[in-house]
Amino acid sequence: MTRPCRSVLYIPGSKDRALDKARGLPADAIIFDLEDAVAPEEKPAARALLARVLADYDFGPRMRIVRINGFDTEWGRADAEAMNTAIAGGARIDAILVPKVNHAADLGAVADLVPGADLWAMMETAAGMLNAAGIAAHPRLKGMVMGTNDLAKELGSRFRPDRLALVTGLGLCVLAAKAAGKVIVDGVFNAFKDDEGLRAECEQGRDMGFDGKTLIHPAQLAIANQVFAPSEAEIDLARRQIEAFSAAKAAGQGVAVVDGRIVENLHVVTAEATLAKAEAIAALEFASDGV
Ligand SMILES: CC(C)(COP(=O)(O)OP(=O)(O)OC[C@H]1O[C@@H](n2cnc3c(N)ncnc32)[C@H](O)[C@@H]1OP(=O)(O)O)[C@@H](O)C(=O)NCCC(=O)NCCSC(=O)C[C@H](O)C(=O)O
Ligand SMILES: [Mg+2]
Repeated sequence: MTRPCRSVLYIPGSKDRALDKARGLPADAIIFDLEDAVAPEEKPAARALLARVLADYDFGPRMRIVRINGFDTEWGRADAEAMNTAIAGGARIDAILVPKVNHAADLGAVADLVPGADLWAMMETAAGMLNAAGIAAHPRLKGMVMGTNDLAKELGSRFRPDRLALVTGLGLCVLAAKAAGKVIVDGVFNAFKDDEGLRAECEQGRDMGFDGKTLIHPAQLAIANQVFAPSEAEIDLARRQIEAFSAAKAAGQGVAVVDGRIVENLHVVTAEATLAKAEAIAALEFASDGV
């Protein structure tokens, strides 16, 4: 992983106060939303506001992702064209997030219209789950975001804390992203005042292999940042595994034992990734706030 993606905050592209506030929030990435968070009558104004904000505001190390509307709506193509014009005019946009991607071919038109940004895909349809490997393999795609609300809507499933109905899709998308070496971020937790529920869902996503979680409110940032960062115990274990394996290798052995568990070369790769992630998080300019 090159950049931490523990916390990925949606901000409605129409809310100038929230856009301003985001410059000081400890989010690893921001999704500037033109899709579901913006009412139809506000979309043209939000598009213009976002183009200006992304040219004028300094969001520091936070990744800037713009979610456009689908190309099957009256706004999608104009969103992509406006973001391409904004980039040409100096706006910094790291990626365009395409909603409701069903097949890799759905990314083609956006790739052509916005050559200066990476692509990310919303994974939120039944077809998208079944075609996840092809979508992840698209050469311009750098990241995937679970859209668990839309997925649940299409499945007709009910909310359960264990996300039983969604687990197959979540797993398919994690497999696809990892096979293609792409970032993958879990869906939102709608009950933004329920810290305990959010923590449990973050832990489930982390344990499945997600890199982070999408969020809808600033109050959710601290929990996601904590859960998706290596803990002190994990950092300590990683250091000890690397040391022990190095000593074993020097003694002509291929296996070390730490805390009663074997350590082989593959565990050292994981340990090194843990330390690299911790260093990348520490390097973020807002990390010193302790969030
Ligand atoms: C959920 C909210 C509507 C709540 O808004 P509000 O009642 O105004 O919250 P607060 O009064 O507690 O806000 C306190 C301050 O925080 C700022 N704020 C709120 N939300 C954000 C945010 N997302 N980013 C930045 N700043 C934010 C407020 O401006 C207040 O600031 P101040 O006035 O200075 O005190 C609201 O949080 C919200 O609109 N959230 C985003 C909703 C959204 O983006 N939804 C779409 C994405 S989720 C999705 O589409 C799912 C996916 O596609 C799927 O299928 O699953
Ligand atoms: Mg959605």
